[in-house]
Amino acid sequence: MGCSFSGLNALYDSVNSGGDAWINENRFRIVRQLGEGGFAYVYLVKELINDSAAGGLAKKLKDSSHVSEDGTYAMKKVLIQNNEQLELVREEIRVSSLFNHPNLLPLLDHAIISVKPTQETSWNHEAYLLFPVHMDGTLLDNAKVMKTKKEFYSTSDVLQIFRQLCAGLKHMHSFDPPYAHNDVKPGNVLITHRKGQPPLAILMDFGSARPARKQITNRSEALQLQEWAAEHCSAPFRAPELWDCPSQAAIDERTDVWSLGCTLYAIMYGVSPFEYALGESGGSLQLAIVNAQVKWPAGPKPPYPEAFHQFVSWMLQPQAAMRPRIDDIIIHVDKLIAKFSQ
Ligand SMILES: Nc1ncnc2c1ncn2[C@@H]1O[C@H](COP(=O)(O)OP(=O)(O)OP(=O)(O)O)[C@@H](O)[C@H]1O
Repeated sequence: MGCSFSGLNALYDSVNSGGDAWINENRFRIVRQLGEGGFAYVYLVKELINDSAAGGLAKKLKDSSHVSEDGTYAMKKVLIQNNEQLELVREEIRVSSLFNHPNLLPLLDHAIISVKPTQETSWNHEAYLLFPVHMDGTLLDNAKVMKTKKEFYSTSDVLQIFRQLCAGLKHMHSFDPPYAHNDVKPGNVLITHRKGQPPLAILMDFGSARPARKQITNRSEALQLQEWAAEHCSAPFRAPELWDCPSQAAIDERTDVWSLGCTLYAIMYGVSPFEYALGESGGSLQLAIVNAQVKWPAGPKPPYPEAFHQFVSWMLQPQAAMRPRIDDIIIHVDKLIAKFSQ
């Protein structure tokens, strides 16, 4: 993989009109749109292998387990309007290429091309990022469907999905230097349902991932961190120290452990444990978070064991220095799996 911003490695063939797109020497047919983000569109694409291509993507990939049997992939197209956005995409590409773990979505190939803004368009570059496709959507998509059907994940599936997220995050937190994902949430977890096995869970979107450890030494640095977090870390899953950062603070990868606690709650109940504050008149998400005021489902018979609620509360420790680390979380989830999964 090499960044092809300056060269002609990436040819572009009008994705907007439903045409084909080239990423470096490989050509893909746009099948349909799968989703969209801020300045990005994600498409289901199918590789078109032609005789003159040097064996297509399969030949290029170092890890053959990433080769799609039917040639389908997910292609993210990012519209870039200025240098700041260009740097962010380059950083996303750099960070995505660092990790190699079965529970972290790998970046298979990428290209950045320059385009001429027109009367209707304001962007001057486009980035194309190619990933394995997971057709069952994200935990968030699944939560919406399950809510309408009044369904819940089984106790065992909750633990197995969560355990896989922990494995992916441990890989990032053990990196040298440790990386924080910074945006762990159901919308960034791809789910694949499997027959006779728990769902496969894969953490994606490394656009906010950064080296985790920062020493904050004055007010200005604290405010800068808060500003960065407001842009990059989704509010209902954002750790207290990123809302209200002290002037002297040691920030580390345990910001992700907070988000992981919120995500475990969301695997069970479909939303962040603090989202209720948004629906209350005069309610404040920030206050609910910094005070760790979780709202548990009402009713005498919660669908999950009390031990799961205690586990969430353990991760939602507002003081970062007292919060468990990913290794502690893994030891605990393995104990729960031994106890609650057959
Ligand atoms: N590999 C994939 N397989 C299947 N669907 C995907 C894949 N990657 C992304 N999607 C779909 O596209 C949507 C947007 O993708 P992604 O989160 O990467 O974009 P984004 O611009 O970073 O979004 P956000 O602004 O929410 O962070 C996802 O919510 C998901 O529905």
